[in-house]
Amino acid sequence: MTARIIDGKALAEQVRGEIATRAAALAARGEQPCLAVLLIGADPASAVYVRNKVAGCEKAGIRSLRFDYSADVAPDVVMAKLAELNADPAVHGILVQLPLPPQFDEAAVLEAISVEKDVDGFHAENVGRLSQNQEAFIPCTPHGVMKMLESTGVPLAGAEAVVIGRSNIVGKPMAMLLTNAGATVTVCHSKTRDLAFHTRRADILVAAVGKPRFVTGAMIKPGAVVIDVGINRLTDGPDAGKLCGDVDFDSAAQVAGAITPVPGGVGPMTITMLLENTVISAERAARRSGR
Ligand SMILES: NC(=O)C1=CN([C@@H]2O[C@H](COP(=O)(O)OP(=O)(O)OC[C@H]3O[C@@H](n4cnc5c(N)ncnc54)[C@H](OP(=O)(O)O)[C@@H]3O)[C@@H](O)[C@H]2O)C=CC1
Ligand SMILES: Nc1nc(=O)c2c([nH]1)NC[C@@H]1CN(c3ccc(C(=O)N[C@@H](CCC(=O)O)C(=O)O)cc3)C=[N+]21
Ligand SMILES: [Mg+2]
Repeated sequence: MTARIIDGKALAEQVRGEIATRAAALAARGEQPCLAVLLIGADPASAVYVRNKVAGCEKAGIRSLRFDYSADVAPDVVMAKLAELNADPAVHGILVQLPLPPQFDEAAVLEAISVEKDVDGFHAENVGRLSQNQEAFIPCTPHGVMKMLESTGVPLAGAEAVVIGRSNIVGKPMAMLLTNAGATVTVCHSKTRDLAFHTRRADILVAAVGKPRFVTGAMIKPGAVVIDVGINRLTDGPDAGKLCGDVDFDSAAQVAGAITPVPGGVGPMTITMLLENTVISAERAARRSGR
């Protein structure tokens, strides 16, 4: 058996077309969607993601503002910029690229972003709303995964879903979205005693571990839908310099029913959901001001 490949790039392209139409309609009503992105420090991977986000905005007709700070910037400087962006009616979305240097209190930074402009969905109030299944900004990576699952037609209600990873930005919101969709969800992490016991029962398996090729075909139930969130740059071996996921694609594709590639899987969908959240925020702003 060879798995069907879930083409995140193609799906992202399709959804971005609809987003561009909505952005153009907003601009015509005098509410051009605008995303502000703050990058602190010079991590090369973060710089690539931020560049992809800004480029995605441009192609969709969303204005972007980019603010770069050195790794040793004083937190007060960033907090003052956030206050300014919160108060600026031309700005609809604010994103502070994670991770942050050690002098920052990550939770305090995320709380300092206005709930209405928190297009990452990381503010405690948006996290709480998601957990109560209320309208919220949904975190982009797990939201993109849900769109990819929907594109496969796999039934979510009653499915056994296993998420590997319990981070605030991927694993936990992923588990919440799958729970809200009616799956029976198991969350695994580094303390899980017998990981393969859990993963082999999964109709839907989401890997967000941060370890290259960690999930192998032997850990997968035949026919399962496998979503690979991981982005790892290989440092040695024959593929040094290349990107790979948390799933060992070659062995997994022999067993799974459908699988996402890396690159070209979850990454492009993450950015697409960020663009969508920015447009949603601008639509709400236009409605509030009667435009
Ligand atoms: N495609 C995209 O758009 C995005 C991709 N990513 C990528 O996804 C991956 C995960 O990101 P993120 O959630 O931020 O990572 P974190 O490092 O924050 O979380 C990793 C999780 O994996 C768990 N874990 C680590 N080792 C094991 C193990 N041996 N067995 C089981 N579980 C384990 C950890 O457990 P514990 O909690 O116990 O430490 C933790 O919960 C990374 O590769 C990242 O680059 C992230 C965001 C977006
Ligand atoms: N506040 C915040 N919000 C985030 O959404 C956020 C973050 N911080 N910190 C880091 C993670 C990671 N992340 C990715 C986004 C795009 C790709 C992406 O475009 N991936 C391409 C390849 C990129 C490459 O070539 O390196 C792909 O998979 O095809 C990957 C990863 C967002 N994150
Ligand atoms: Mg993390």
